[in-house]
Amino acid sequence: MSKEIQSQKQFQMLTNALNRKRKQEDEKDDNAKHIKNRSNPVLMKNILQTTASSASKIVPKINFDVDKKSVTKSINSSTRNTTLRDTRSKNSLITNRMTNSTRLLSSRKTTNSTTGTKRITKKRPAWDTKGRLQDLEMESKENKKLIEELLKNLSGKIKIQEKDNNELKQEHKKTTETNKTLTQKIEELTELIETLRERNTSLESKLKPYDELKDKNKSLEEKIKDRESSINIKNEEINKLKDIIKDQTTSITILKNEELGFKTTIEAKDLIIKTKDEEIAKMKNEMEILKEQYKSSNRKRIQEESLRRKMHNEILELKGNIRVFCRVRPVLTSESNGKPLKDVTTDIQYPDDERKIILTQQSTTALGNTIPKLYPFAFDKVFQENASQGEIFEDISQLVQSALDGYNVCIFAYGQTGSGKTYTMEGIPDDPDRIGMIPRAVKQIFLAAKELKEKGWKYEMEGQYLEIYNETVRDLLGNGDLSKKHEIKHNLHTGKTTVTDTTVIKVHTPEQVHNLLKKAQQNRAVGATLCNERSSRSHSVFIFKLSGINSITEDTCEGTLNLIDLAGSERLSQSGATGDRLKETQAINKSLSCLSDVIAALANKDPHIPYRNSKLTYLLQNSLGGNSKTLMFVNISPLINNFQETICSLRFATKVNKCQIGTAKRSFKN
Ligand SMILES: Nc1ncnc2c1ncn2[C@@H]1O[C@H](COP(=O)(O)OP(=O)(O)OP(=O)(O)O)[C@@H](O)[C@H]1O
Repeated sequence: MSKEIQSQKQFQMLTNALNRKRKQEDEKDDNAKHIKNRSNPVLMKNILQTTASSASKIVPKINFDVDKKSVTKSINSSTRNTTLRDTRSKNSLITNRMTNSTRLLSSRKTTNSTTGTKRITKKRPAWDTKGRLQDLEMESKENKKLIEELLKNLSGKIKIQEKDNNELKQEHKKTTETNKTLTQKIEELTELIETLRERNTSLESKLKPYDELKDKNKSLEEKIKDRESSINIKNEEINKLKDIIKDQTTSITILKNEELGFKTTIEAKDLIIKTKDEEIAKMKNEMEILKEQYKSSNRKRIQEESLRRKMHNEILELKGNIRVFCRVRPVLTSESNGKPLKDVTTDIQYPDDERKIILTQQSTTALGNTIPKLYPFAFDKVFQENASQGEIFEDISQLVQSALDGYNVCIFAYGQTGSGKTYTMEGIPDDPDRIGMIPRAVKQIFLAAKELKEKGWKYEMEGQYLEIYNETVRDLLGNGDLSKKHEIKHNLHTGKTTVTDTTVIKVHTPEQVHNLLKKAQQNRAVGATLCNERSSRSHSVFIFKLSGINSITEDTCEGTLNLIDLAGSERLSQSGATGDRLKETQAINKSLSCLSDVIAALANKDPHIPYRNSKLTYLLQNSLGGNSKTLMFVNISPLINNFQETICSLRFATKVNKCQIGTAKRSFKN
C-alpha cells in the first residue's frame, strides 16, 4: 500500500511537471497557431494511433502466476507504474500538441470561411466560368500555402516525436533489462518458494504425528480434567468422612469415658449386689422361717375357716333352712293421685321386734257398726316401706356367702303383680343405691371369692338365665328363638341339674354378669294385665353356679345361687284375665301352689316330694331339698285396693314359713 501511495505521489508530481511543460509549450506554440489549424485530421489520427500502440508496447506484461502472484505483482506494478506514468505524460503531451494544431487549423479555416462567405456573396453566375476558375485558383493557392505551413509544423513535431520515441525506446530497453533481472529474481524466489513449500510439506508430514499426539494429549487432558473433578468430589467426600470420623472419634472418646464411668458404677453395683445377695440369703432364711410360721398359721386359719363355715351354717340352720322376709313397698306418687295417704293405703302396723306385721281392716257388723279387724303375721323379718335395698341385702348376704361355701341357695320373690318383686330382685340398674338383690349378690360373691383366694380358694363362675312361661322353659341368654324346646335333666350321681340347649356363660367380673342380666331383661316376656301395665307373666330364674377348689387343702365345693323373680300371684277374679291371659294366670297360680306344696312336703319330710308337678319346682329340685337354703321375699302392696291380694300373699308366705326345720317354732296365730 505504501508503495502504491508513493507511486501515486510520483505520478501526481509528473503530471504537474507535464502540465507546467505543456503550458510552456503552449506559449511557444502560440505563434504557430494558424498553421496548426490547417493540419490534416486524418494524419493526426494516424499519428495518435501510432503513438498509442508504441505506448502500449512500452507497458510490460504482468504475469499473475498463482504461486508467484504476490511477488511478481509487486515487482510488475512498480515497473508498470513508472512506465505507465512516463507513457501517459508523453501521450498527454502529444495529445495536447495535436489538439493545439487542430485548434489552429480550425481557427484558420474559420477565417477562411469568413473570406469564403464574402466570396459567396460575390458568387459568380454559372455562365461566368472564367471568373469561377479564377476563384478556384485563388483558393487552391491559399490551401497550398496552408498545407505547406502545416507540413512544416508537423515535420518539426515528428522530429520531436521521434526524439521522444528514441528516449522511450531507451527507457524501454532499460525497463526490459530491469524486468529481466526481476524475472530472474522472481524465478529465484519461485524456486525458494518451492523449496519452502517442500519444506513446509515435509514439516507438515513431520507435524502429523505431533497433531495426533496433540489430539491424544487433548483427550488425555480431558480425562485428566474428569479425573481431577472426580478426585475433587472424592476429596470432598473424604473431607466429610474425615469430619464424621472426627465426630465419631469424639463420641467414642465420650463413650469410652462413659464406659469407664459405667465400669466404676458396675463395680460399685457389684459390691452392692454382693451385699444385697448376702442380705437376700439372710432374708431367704428368714422367709423360710416365716413360711413355716405362715403354714402353721394358715393351717390354723383354714381350721378357723372350716369352723366359721360350720358355725355359719349352724346359725343358718338354727334360723331355719326356709326363711321368709316380708317387704312392704311404698305408695307410688302416681297411685296417691293427690289424695291423703290414709285414704288410699291399708292400715299397717309394725310391732317393735321387726318380725311382725299387723294389717287392719274396717269392717261393718250386722248391726251396722264399723269395727277394726286385725290381720297379724309373723315372719323372719319384716321390712317397712322405707327400707332400703342395702338394708335388705345385709340380711341375705349370709345366704349368698353359703353359696360360696358349697350350698344351694334359692331366693324367691313372691307377691301379687306390682308388689315390688322385680324391684327387690333386680332394682334400678343405673342407680347404685337402688340396685337389687341379684347385682348385690353377684358383687358380694366376687368380693368374697377374692378374699377366699388368700385362703387358697379359686372359683369358677358361670351364669344362666331361664324363664318359665306357661310351663315352658325359655333361654333368656339365647338368640330369642322361642321355638326351641328345652328339657330339665337331673344327674342322680352328681346331683347336678342341667337344661338342654341353653346358654351358660362363664363370668370373671361383675360387669360381665350385669351385661348378662341386661340381655335377659330385654328377652323377658312382659305382658299387660289389668293389674299392672308392665306385669311380668313368667317366672325368671337366674342360676349362678360356683365351683371352688382350695389349692392348700385340696378341698372342693360346688354351690348354686338361684335368684327367682316369680310371676305375679293374682287371683283370677281380681285380675279379670280372659283367653290367653287367663291361661297364663292359671299356669302361674298352679306353679306357685306346687312350690308351696313342695316346701310343705319337705318340711313334713314326706317320702314323696312333688317336684315334677310344675316346671319351676322340677328345675329347682336340687336347690329346694337336702342341704339347700331357701329365702322367700313376700312383697306386698300398701294400697287399700290390693288388700285382699296382700292378705292372700301373706297367708301363702306364712304357710311357707311354717315349713321351717330346726328353728324354734313360733306360736303365732293368724
Ligand atoms: N321398695 C320400693 N321402693 C320404691 N319403689 C318401689 C318399691 N317396690 C316397688 N316399687 C315400684 O313399684 C312398681 C312395681 O314394682 P315391680 O315392678 O317391682 O312389681 P312386680 O311385683 O315385679 O310386678 P310384676 O309381677 O308385674 O312384675 C315399680 O314402679 C317399682 O319401681
